[in-house]
Parts: sequence; structure tokens; C-alpha cells
Amino acid sequence: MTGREQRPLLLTQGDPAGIGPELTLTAWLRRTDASLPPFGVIADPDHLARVAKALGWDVPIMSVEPPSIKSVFAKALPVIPLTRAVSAEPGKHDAANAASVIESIETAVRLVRAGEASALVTNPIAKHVLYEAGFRHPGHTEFLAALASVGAAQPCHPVMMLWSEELAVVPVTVHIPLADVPAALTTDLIVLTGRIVARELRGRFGLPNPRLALAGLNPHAGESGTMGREDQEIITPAVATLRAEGIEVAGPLPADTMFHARARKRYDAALAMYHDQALIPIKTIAFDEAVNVTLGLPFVRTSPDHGTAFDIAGRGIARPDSLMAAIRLAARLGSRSASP
Ligand SMILES: NC(=O)C1=CN([C@@H]2O[C@H](COP(=O)(O)OP(=O)(O)OC[C@H]3O[C@@H](n4cnc5c(N)ncnc54)[C@H](O)[C@@H]3O)[C@@H](O)[C@H]2O)C=CC1
Ligand SMILES: NCC(=O)COP(=O)(O)O
Repeated sequence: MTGREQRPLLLTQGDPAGIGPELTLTAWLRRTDASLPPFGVIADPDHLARVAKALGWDVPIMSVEPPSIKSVFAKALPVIPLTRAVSAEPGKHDAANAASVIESIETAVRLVRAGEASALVTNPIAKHVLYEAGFRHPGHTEFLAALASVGAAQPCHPVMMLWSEELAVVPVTVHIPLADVPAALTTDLIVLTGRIVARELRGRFGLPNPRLALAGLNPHAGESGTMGREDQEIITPAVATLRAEGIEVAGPLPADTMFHARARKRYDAALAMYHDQALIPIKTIAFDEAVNVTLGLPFVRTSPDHGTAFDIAGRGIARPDSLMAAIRLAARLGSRSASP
């Protein structure tokens, strides 16, 4: 094992009123039977202790610095304390918590960039709660890219990928209204996204010749231009450019027939043209196992595929599977380089 592999993983707090705190506690409680790699969480230790107590869970919590995470992990949940106290009630989101959510993410990025951790696993945030507090990034994906771009030679272009053993999907446009998708979709954006996906499937995921499939935008991929022209005018040229660069690409494919079991065997990642075209199939097939991975960053970031689930927060019934899958995938990807 190299020194790179031995560094711990860092979890962020996420929205403290959501299911992130209890999932973090559950993941730690299952650390042995689930063979989870050591992790620490950047949070308020007193808040986590209150969540554990309310659920009746015996989780010793220890405030640490990152180098101690590995030695503490077997006996207590290592917590890197935030500078502020958090007083959230499960299920009751509050913009007053935004500062702690943001501090946790910023601290995680600082520590991973300083080499103190091998990768980040973010707990879910409620975007509208952060917006209410003035947060100007659509979500983690773009915020992490902005943080990673500080001091970098050129800005990072982040790519969202939802990954499972069954299916990997990439929304080319992400958190924008559906009505804005056609204008946002350009050949350059699709090509850039395809290049980043192919590069990281080779480098981080170890696939020597990744196969991409590009969805069409319109019904039947435009039905030869009679049901919309974006498929022919925007997506087809992107396919040609990516192929000319030696990337194996199919498309534009009718989106309604590219996600059934036999079709999924023909590609390693599907590039979808908008958020729900990508996320509906994977959350239908693999809601408990899928992991959100941000490609295009100089570090690894994963996250569960689900959100804050305010409707069940604080009841101890949230399934930890996707968070645990995110922790395992972060450890796997963090041990490899992004480039082949
Ligand atoms: N990575 C992130 O930070 C993400 C954040 N979100 C945010 O989460 C908030 C809520 O989004 P929703 O669309 O309601 O999605 P959601 O994933 O929070 O909840 C959808 C449904 O799935 C259930 N669910 C979610 N996770 C579960 C788990 N681990 N175990 C059992 N049931 C679970 C919930 O109870 C709810 O009924 C939004 O503000 C959104 O921005 C959504 C997706 C990812
Ligand atoms: N629907 C996926 C999602 O909202 C995740 O967004 P991000 O916070 O990871 O950018």
C-alpha cells in the first residue's frame, strides 16, 4: 500500500437537519461488517453527539486533527470540529445552518488539497436552503470546481456522474430549468464532457477503452429532424469529434431505448442531455447503491445519490447503503490518478 492510499477519507457535514448526520453515525457503526475504510467527518461534535443520543445509539465521538483519524477510527467516530456550533432539528431546514454547511465543504477541500486526505465524501445539502442564505453555486459540483480553481492555471470544468455497477450516467446540462436546456446544450459542451468522462474512466476507473453512449435530446433522437433539430445539429457533430479523437462513442441514441438491461451492456457511461434524463434511470435501477462522483476535479469527490430526505430525518430509518457505497468508491478512486 502506498502513502497515498493510507490517507483517510473526509466526510462533510451536509445539511445538519437532513439525514446526513445519522447516516454518518450508521456508517461508523457498520465500519467492521461493511469493511469501510477509515473516515473522519467535518462537523460539530456536540451536534453529532445529540443526534446519536436522540436515536439511542452508542457512538463515541472524538475531536481530532486529520492525521489521527486512522488511529481513532476503530474506537470512536473521528470529528474535525467546525469553528461554529450547530443547533439543527431533524427535518426542519433553516438557512441559519448554511454557514456550517459551507464551512465543512471549504475545510474538506482545503485539507484534501493539502494532502491530508485521499478523497472527499459529501453528505447531502439542500440547495434551496443555501440559496436562501445567499449561496451562489447551483450545488456541490460547481462549488467544488470553484474552490479547486482557486490558484489553478485554468478553471476546472466539473462533470457530474452517477455511478453504479449496473449503470453510469452523466447529465451534460445539470441544475438548470428544463426550458433552458436546448439553449445551454452546445457541441463544445458535449465534447468537453465526453473527453473528461473518457479520461477519468480510463484513469480513475481503470477502463482502457471506455465506451460512451450519447442520448438524443428529442423523441426518437429527433426522428431525422422532424421532432427537433438538436440531435442532428448539436449532438451528431459532438459524436464525430469525439470519435476523431479516438473515443468510442455511439449516438445520438433514442433515450427511451438506451437504458434497458441489454442496451446497458453496450456502453460504460451514458451521456444524457439533461438532469432527469440521466438520473431517472439510475435512481430507478440502483437507488440504494448508486454514487454521485464529480469528474474533472484535481481530487476525488463522491456523495450518496440521494438528497437530504427531510421527511424521514431523525427517525433512524434512512438507509446508509448509498453513503457507504460512496465511501468505498472514494477510497478506490482516491488511490488512482485521473489520467491514464
Ligand atoms: N448530493 C446532494 O447534496 C443532493 C442533494 N439533494 C437535495 O436534497 C433535497 C431533497 O431532495 P429530494 O428530491 O426530496 O430527494 P431525496 O433523495 O432527499 O428524497 C427523495 C425520497 O427518497 C427518500 N430517501 C432519500 N434517501 C433515502 C435513504 N438514504 N434511505 C431511505 N429513503 C431515502 C426520501 O425519504 C424521499 O421520500 C433537495 O433540496 C435537493 O437539492 C438531492 C440530491 C443530491
Ligand atoms: N441530483 C443530483 C444532485 O443534486 C447533486 O448535486 P451536487 O450537490 O452533487 O452538485
